[in-house]
Amino acid sequence: MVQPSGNIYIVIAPSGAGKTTLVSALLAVDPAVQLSVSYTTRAPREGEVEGTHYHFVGREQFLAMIEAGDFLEYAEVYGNYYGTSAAWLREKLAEGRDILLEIDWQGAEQVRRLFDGVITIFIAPPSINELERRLRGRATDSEEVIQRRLAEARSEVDRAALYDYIVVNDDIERAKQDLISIIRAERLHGTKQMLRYRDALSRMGSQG
Ligand SMILES: Nc1nc2c(ncn2[C@@H]2O[C@H](COP(=O)(O)OP(=O)(O)O)[C@@H](O)[C@H]2O)c(=O)[nH]1
Ligand SMILES: Nc1ncnc2c1ncn2[C@@H]1O[C@H](COP(=O)(O)OP(=O)(O)O)[C@@H](O)[C@H]1O
Repeated sequence: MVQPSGNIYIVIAPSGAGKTTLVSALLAVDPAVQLSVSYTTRAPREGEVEGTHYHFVGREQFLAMIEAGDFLEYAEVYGNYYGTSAAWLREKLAEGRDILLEIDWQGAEQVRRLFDGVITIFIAPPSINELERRLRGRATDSEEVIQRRLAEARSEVDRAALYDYIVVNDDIERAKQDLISIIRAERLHGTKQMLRYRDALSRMGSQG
């Protein structure tokens, strides 16, 4: 019996490009996708819930977790640590689940080195000016943080060609459909389906 194997999707986006909005829309229509909840040393924003948006931990605890080898990958982003739980990912992979990671480009590079066939999706803002409007509209960051995020966004957009898919988040409804379509198309990928359903397909063939 062939163990069903899921895909690993990584969504990468400059801060404010709409990653959280788009991923929430995807999860609402596609509950089969399991979202990894990262650990972070960043303080919770208003409305963020422990265990849902992040596992919020202190710097000491995060460093101890690095030492203990608890992270599949981790990175420092805008002065805070962020990391993906290795144990969670191992468990979901063993169950054959589709896994989605919302991590930065440094984390994406680490995960790509660890697994074959990782699918990377870049969410691009329509322009840097629009990104600035959205960051200000969200009103969660100080001016200094906004400027740092805009500078970082410029270099992230320069790296966009490294990824498998690019979703430009101009019209929100179209961008949601684009993301949903990518996940569906990857599930229908011929080679992967052959591996997933090898036994069933060979039985169908021999009954010919
Ligand atoms: N490497 C890595 N990056 C992460 C992880 N979790 C979140 N990030 C990234 O850290 C950055 C900042 O995230 P956050 O503080 O929530 O602000 P956001 O820009 O509004 O998403 C984003 O680029 C996230 O994708 C993680 O577990 N590992
Ligand atoms: N296509 C869009 N058009 C206009 N505003 C958007 C669009 N997508 C997201 N937003 C808004 O932009 C802000 C940043 O989106 P968010 O999903 O928090 O980004 P990220 O998770 O990438 O930092 C939010 O206030 C969100 O409502």
